[in-house]
Amino acid sequence: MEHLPIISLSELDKNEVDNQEIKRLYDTCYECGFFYLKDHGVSKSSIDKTITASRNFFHLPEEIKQQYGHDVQKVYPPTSRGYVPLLGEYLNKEIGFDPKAIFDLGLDKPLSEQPFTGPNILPDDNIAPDFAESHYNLQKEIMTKVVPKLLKAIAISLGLEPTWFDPYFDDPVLIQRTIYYPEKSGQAGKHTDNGIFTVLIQEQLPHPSLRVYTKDKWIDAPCLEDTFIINLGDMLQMWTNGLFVSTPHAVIHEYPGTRISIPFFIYPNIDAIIKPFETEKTISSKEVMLKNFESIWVDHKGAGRAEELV
Ligand SMILES: O=C(O)CCC(=O)C(=O)O
Ligand SMILES: [Fe+2]
Repeated sequence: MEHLPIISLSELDKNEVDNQEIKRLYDTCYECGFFYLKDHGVSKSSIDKTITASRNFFHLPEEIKQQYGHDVQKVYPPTSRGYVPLLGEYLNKEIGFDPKAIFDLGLDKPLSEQPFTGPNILPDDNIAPDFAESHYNLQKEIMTKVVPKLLKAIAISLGLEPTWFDPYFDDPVLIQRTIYYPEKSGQAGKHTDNGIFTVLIQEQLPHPSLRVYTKDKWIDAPCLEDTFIINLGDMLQMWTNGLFVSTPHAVIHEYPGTRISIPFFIYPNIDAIIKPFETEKTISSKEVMLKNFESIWVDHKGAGRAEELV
């Protein structure tokens, strides 16, 4: 494979017997778990505004950004929300701390006993104009226009009822992230994503920075206009008992100019219990998430299946 496949969300969503795009989705999820999504219906202005507001935030003085750091978060674990400066996240021990800065948010909810659930602490417009509004607008579009349709298409591709995933996603967990790569920042560690799937918005730049490790070789995933990247995560790989794959990837940003990327990590309801196909096993989504966060932020063993990939 030289290039990642391009799949159309509007084609996936067509209610047809024998929908060929659904077949392509199945083949892609089975073979590499990484693809471009076009015809997604998310407005370009929502994306552009979020990228601009993010870049402006990351260019603020460090002492201002630190006011939104892990130590002021209300949600547990505090490492799931807020600002992280350069060299904060540890994805893979070959690289160590990644040369990128991060801002994480989620669905804004009242504080709860459950992990990964509660309010966001975001800079207001006086500090970072349009940061909160652009992020929430984009969040709404991704969570209403993209996620339900993809879940439905994945279910159909697996020969399940279109609504099969619905009970597991009526109150899903979202980690919405904005990443800032300084110019020529170098390499961020090879890892897999831990959730069900990731909707990744890459800033439209002339050079490829994202790389995908599939079939024993690296391929570039350059930005294609008006597309997102979708990559399957470990939880969907577990759920399908290895049928659909969660594929390692890394970022090498060697170019002049900064880079913004905006991944949405999609997880099921926090209390979801997953039963991998054709097994008697049960897996708690909450436990998988907590373990992954501990591995990244406490034990420094890396993200997703990073340890076994080294
Ligand atoms: O910045 C990117 O393009 C990818 C980031 C990524 O893989 C991640 O945050 O999990
Ligand atoms: Fe990733």
